[in-house]
Amino acid sequence: MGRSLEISFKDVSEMDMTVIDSGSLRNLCVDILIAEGFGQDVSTDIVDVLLEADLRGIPSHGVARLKRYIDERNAGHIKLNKTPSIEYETPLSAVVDGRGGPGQSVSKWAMNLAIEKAGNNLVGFVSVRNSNHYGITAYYSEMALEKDMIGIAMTNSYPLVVPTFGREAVLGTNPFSIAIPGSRHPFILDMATSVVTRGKLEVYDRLAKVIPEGWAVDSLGVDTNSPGEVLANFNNRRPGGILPLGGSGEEFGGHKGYGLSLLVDLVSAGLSFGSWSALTYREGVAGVCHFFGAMDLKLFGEPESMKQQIQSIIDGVVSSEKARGSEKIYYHGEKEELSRMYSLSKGVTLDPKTVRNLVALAERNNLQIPGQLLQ
Ligand SMILES: NC(=O)c1ccc[n+]([C@@H]2O[C@H](COP(=O)([O-])OP(=O)(O)OC[C@H]3O[C@@H](n4cnc5c(N)ncnc54)[C@H](O)[C@@H]3O)[C@@H](O)[C@H]2O)c1
Ligand SMILES: O=C(O)C[C@H](O)C(=O)O
Repeated sequence: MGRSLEISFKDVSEMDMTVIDSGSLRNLCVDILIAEGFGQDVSTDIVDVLLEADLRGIPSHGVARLKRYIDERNAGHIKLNKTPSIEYETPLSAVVDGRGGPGQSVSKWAMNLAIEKAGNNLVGFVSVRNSNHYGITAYYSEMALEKDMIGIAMTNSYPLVVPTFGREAVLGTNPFSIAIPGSRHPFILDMATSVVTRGKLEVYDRLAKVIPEGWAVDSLGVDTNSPGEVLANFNNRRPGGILPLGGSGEEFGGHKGYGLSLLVDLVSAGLSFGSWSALTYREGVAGVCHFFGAMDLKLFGEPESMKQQIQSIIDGVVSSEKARGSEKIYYHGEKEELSRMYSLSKGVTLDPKTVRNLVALAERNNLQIPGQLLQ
């Protein structure tokens, strides 16, 4: 069972939720973007990443955000028919200008460049400026796994996170992902450097749920239970925002989450000479920055035995003693894998507002609506 069902949707009765097979959902979303003028390749790139999020039980970054990309194209942030360009290059590295292209297309291209460089020289690192929101980070880090490489991906974002002791959101939710191949399964850490993502606030808002204290602060820097208030403050560029991983102040390590978030901005925007989070989405330019890396296991020895060594470490951790009341210790990436298998066989679960929004997009483009969305 995926996280979407366990966590985000737990207070909604199953009667309210819609389940749709992933193939029909994919076709509908691609058709909507094509009808909205995105072109076949870009539409496929965007929907692939969104649908992967829903399949993995990450509704915060799934097809509920289809309209966001249409709006960002209409606002001039996402520029179509622009291809990324290499602005600086060494055999091991490159600085890429995304030229305002869709984040998903730019990022696949840039991660492939990092993997190609690692194929030639064992490591490859690519920083990207002037791109757009790219969705879930593990989509890109995982691309390295099939070549027996460690994949690294990170991005900055719209300013959403207040630094420790601050009340102005100047940092992004700035996620990073590291994917390391193992002999049976990989380790895939993919995490925002904030307590939660804006997408999770959007899920709570769609479901009309309050958020727990410790997630976000209002414009005075005080805890709030209202996701709608925090989201409105973002849209109006008022103070307030999401707390860094570890929460408010220093007691539970908020200063470490703040450091991780700043680190992601320094690597993504610093190494690409691009916009740091606070300067993104201004004057018709999104300016989002990413960083991608690939490291061949051959850097350190024979890959097959190294994957066994990595597996034995993960196995050692997850087979350790469980806390009272707990039956299982997960490895990173396991819940997403379980959710993916479940969703591929049973279908993707969508909340009522997401269904209404997809139906509206289909109707305005005179597209046929799958029966599963009309029940
Ligand atoms: N593009 C952007 O600007 C942006 C910004 C922020 C986040 N995101 C994406 O949002 C998604 C969600 O981020 P998040 O921080 O909410 O993730 P999360 O908190 O749900 O999961 C973080 C990591 O913890 C692992 N995990 C979860 N429960 C676990 C457990 N009990 N034991 C061991 N591992 C466990 C997951 O496999 C994952 O690797 C990510 O894909 C991220 O890349 C994107
Ligand atoms: O919403 C964003 O712009 C960033 C990220 O996807 C998030 O949900 O925090």
